[in-house]
Order: sequence, then C-alpha cells, then structure tokens
Amino acid sequence: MLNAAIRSGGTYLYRDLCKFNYSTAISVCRQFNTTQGQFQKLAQFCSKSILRSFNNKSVTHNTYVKTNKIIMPEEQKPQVVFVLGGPGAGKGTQCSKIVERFQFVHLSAGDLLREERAREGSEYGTLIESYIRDGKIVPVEVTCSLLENAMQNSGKTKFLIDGFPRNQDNLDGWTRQMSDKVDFLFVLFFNCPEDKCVERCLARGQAGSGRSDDNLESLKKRIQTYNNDSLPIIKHYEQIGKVQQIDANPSADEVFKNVEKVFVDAGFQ
Ligand SMILES: Nc1ncnc2c1ncn2[C@@H]1O[C@H](COP(=O)(O)OP(=O)(O)OP(=O)(O)O)[C@@H](O)[C@H]1O
Ligand SMILES: Nc1ccn([C@@H]2O[C@H](COP(=O)(O)O)[C@@H](O)[C@H]2O)c(=O)n1
Repeated sequence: MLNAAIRSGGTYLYRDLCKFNYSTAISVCRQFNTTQGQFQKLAQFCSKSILRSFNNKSVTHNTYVKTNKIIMPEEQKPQVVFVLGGPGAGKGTQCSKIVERFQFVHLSAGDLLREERAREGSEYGTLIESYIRDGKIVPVEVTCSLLENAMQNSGKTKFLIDGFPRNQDNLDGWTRQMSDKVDFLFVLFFNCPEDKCVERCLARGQAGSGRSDDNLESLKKRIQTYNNDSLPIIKHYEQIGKVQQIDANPSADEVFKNVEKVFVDAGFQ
C-alpha cells in the first residue's frame, strides 16, 4: 500500500492516507514534497483516528523539520531512564522522589509483572510467580510488552524504567521492540553493598511487603541473578558512557541529593 501511494505521486495521498497507521502516514508524507499548508490540509482530510494518533504521539506543536523540501512536524520520542541496582538498593524509593520532583512516570518492571500475575485470566500468572520466587528473569516478550503498554497508556513522555533491562535477553528484546521508538537518556545505577541490600529487603518483608521474594532463600537467588546477569548489563552501559552511578548506602534523603543533581545536570528543571 505504501509503495502504491509513493508511485501515485501525491494525488493518492490525501484520499487514502487516512487508511494508514501513524508511522506509515508519516513515512508517506516524508516521501512527497509535503509543505506545511499541504500537511494542514492533510490533517483536515484524515480520519479522526489518524488525528488522534498525531495528538497522542506528542507532535511538537508549531515545530516543523525541514529536510530538503519536505516540511513535517517533528515527533518527540518518549525519554527513558533505566534504573538499576541490587534488590533493595532503593530504586523504588528514589523513583518516587524523582516523580515528585521532576514529573517522570515511574514504571517498575517488577510491579508490572506482579500486577500481571494477579490479573484474572492472565496466561502468564503461573509462569511469572515461578520466576519471581526463584529470583529468575521472566522472558522479555512478557516484560517488554507490559512496559510498552504502560508507556502508551500513560500518555506521558518521560519515563523511569525501574528494574529493566536485567539481563541480555531483556536488553536484546528492548533493542528489537523499543529502541527506535524512544530516546534513551542514561542508566541510573544505585550501587549498594550486598549485606545492606539483604538487610533492607528482609526489613521490608518483616514490615509486611507481602512479596513472595522478600525472604532469605529467594534473596540468595536474586543476588546471584543480579551478579551474574544484571551487572554485565550495567558494565555494558558503562563502557558506552551511559551510566550515572549513585552511592545508595546513605539515608534516602542523602541519596536523593545526588540523584537530583544528575537530573538537573541532564537539563531537567
Ligand atoms: N537509603 C535508604 N536507607 C535505608 N533504607 C532504605 C533506603 N532506601 C530504601 N530503603 C528501604 O529499603 C527497602 C527497599 O527499598 P526499595 O523498595 O526502594 O528498593 P528497590 O531497589 O526498589 O527493591 P527491589 O529491587 O527489591 O524492588 C524499603 O523498605 C525502603 O524503605
Ligand atoms: N526486568 C525484570 C524485572 C523483574 N523481574 C522479576 O521480578 C522480581 C522482582 O523484581 P523487583 O525489581 O521488584 O525486585 C525479580 O526478582 C524477577 O523475578 C523480571 O523477571 N524481569
């Protein structure tokens, strides 16, 4: 259909663009000399669903990118920060503070998996429970789809993705499914000694977290998974200069002072 549109050289465009999804519509427009005026005409002509997609995709208003003679609205991709660190390092605690201070959306991969596990009729409930109890990493197809849906449903554009990517399978799946759709900023890495991680998770369990993995047996497995599978991913991002490391040992408020500095230095107000 795209090729037919391109061959027809423009006349086809206004009539039939409404049948395309957003990405195809943009792609078609880019291949014609679509002026700002034509684009507006197109927008008027297109079906409501396309217009809704344009709005949802946060087309930056009044911003037009000029590439040769083609003038198109620039699409702002969602910005993503990955938040990593050992179990109990304080990722969730710090994410709540970042949300409050910088208005990011916090998406915890672990929370999304627990929600999916609890969802009536979920085909993945049993699988997720066995992975969580054993401290193993759920196949990326499940986790990445939960993350993508949550991002889309939020209607927002700044995301903290907490507890992901946790292993090579997570990273590969994200690269396949999401890397072209987002603007990845950096990894926020909470570095915390192992004994402190264990102490915090056990205290969280004793305080009534209700988590089936806040016990010593699961924790040993989670720490093993972290050391074997997650640390190499953090090292990978370090090698490409994409890690912001934070000492997670001090009190939560002290830790946040350093976190805040990272975000301010990255241009957030
Ligand atoms: N800096 C801190 N000092 C002391 N306790 C902390 C600190 N940060 C978090 N905690 C406590 O430690 C526990 C674990 O914190 P949190 O849930 O934020 O960790 P997490 O890294 O998200 O854990 P997980 O990966 O297991 O989900 C919580 O009970 C929290 O209140
Ligand atoms: N990318 C991920 C993240 C988490 N899991 C599973 O959930 C457990 C709990 O994660 P928390 O971040 O809430 O501690 C974790 O031990 C894994 O079993 C996952 O599979 N993939």
